Amino acid sequence: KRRNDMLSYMDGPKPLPIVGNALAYRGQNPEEIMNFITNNSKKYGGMYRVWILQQLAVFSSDPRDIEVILSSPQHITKNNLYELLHSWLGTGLLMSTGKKWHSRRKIITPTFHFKILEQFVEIFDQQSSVMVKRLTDKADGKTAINIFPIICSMALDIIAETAMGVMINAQSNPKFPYVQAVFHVTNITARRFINVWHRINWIFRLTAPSDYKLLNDSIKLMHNFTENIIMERREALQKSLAENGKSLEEDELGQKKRMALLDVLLQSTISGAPLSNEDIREEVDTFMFEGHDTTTSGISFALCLISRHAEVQKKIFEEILEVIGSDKERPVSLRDLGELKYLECVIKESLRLYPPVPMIGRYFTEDIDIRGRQVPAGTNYTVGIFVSLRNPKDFPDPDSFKPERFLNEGADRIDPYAYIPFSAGPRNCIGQKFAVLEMKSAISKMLRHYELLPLGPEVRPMMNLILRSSNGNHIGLRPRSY
Ligand code: HEM
Repeated sequence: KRRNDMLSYMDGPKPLPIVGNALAYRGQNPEEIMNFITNNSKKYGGMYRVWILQQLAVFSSDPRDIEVILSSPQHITKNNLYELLHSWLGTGLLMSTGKKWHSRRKIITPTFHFKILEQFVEIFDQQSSVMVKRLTDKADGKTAINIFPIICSMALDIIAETAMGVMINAQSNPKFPYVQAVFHVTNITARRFINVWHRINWIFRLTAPSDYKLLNDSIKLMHNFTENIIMERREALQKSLAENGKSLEEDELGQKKRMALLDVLLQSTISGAPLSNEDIREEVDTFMFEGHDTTTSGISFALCLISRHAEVQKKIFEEILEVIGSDKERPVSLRDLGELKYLECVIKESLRLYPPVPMIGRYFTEDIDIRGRQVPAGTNYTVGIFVSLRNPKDFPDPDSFKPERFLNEGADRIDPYAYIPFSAGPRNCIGQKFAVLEMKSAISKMLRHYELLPLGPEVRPMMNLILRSSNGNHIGLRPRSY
């Protein structure tokens, strides 16, 4: 009653007694739900409320309101959207709050230093070379290829090698148990996200016992896998320090070696104490999740858009020839990728139209003032990233694909709290630079080898754990000869 009274000024669909607005969501599939939310935002404004039984959700898409919340170091507790990930990720960086989040963020931030990213670009390049080779058979200029699973295996190989320092060969050996486990967990969790009843643990266990078992077995397998790797790397570090006083950064000859994110965590301390194996596992698992599904979605949608906009494709290709040259096999460097400015605009525009993380949420533990309006403690605050990214006030002609809006002075006019595919403020995406470099590497590699063709059905975006296309991401490929 308190929350209801406090929000009497706020618009929203009329709630029924007890069930609130729950019935309005009944029968909505994950594609329709995106339109439903967009239409509600148009009807009720940049901030509106919804009741689902006792749960109060405030849905926000106005950059001025979003700025108040995301720029604050206080409002960092995540809302109930994230609970499904808990059994896999524990309270790693994505899920933690309070002091734990602050101290972890501080030690994890340097792991994405450009010196480390520079080494990762080699891995991006090698794994995207494997990806283009895998596509040779299908690149006949007439076959429509669903690119999503192919990109997904590449992204998984990249994140395993960069986060844990191990090659899991998802591209060449998709049956590898760890790879299978990641696929099972992401797919089952995505299905639970859509089926609201399955979000409740005991209902899920009773009504989908085989999925329940597969999920738990897969999580166990992944945890064991990560833990073993952490133990092996810790031993190697201790041995290396004891034998020759060198960290893992250097080999026996004092040469620089490639560090995985895990190695940086092994050498980090909080108030002088090293992180435990379990602390590190939470963080590595968080990278494994956040670092592959999101980039897969981003790359797959971008490739579809490029395949359907010949002018854009031509410009990217010209830029590639200018920056990288015509030798298809030449590895690219961090510097090359930095110079692909037009491709960067294409990626930004693609993430605007199809943001891999379409919504994020916070939970308010105390009453909050948002630009003079009181929002009560106990609110699940949801930022509608995908609604904000198509707001015509900030992005004129919002449904059109126009990379030029991010060129030069156009980019300066964009409100940083309106363009938020990586969120914003102190709790933004820590892997943003990593993600954009991976996207640039994979897309440029693809275009160096193939001309992308507009084949297959158009994408049908749907709200999932991440944004996916319900019918796949199809393109055609024709080998380039130059
Ligand atoms: C296109 C790709 C990506 C997109 C669109 C994306 C988007 C986001 C967004 C919107 C958040 C905020 C989540 C929230 O507030 O709940 C976030 C957080 C995070 N992302 Fe990303 N992400 C991407 C790639 C990556 C990669 C490659 C990594 C790791 C290598 C990564 C690691 C993380 C982590 C650890 C957090 C939690 C940060 C914190 O709470 O302090 N992300 N990401």
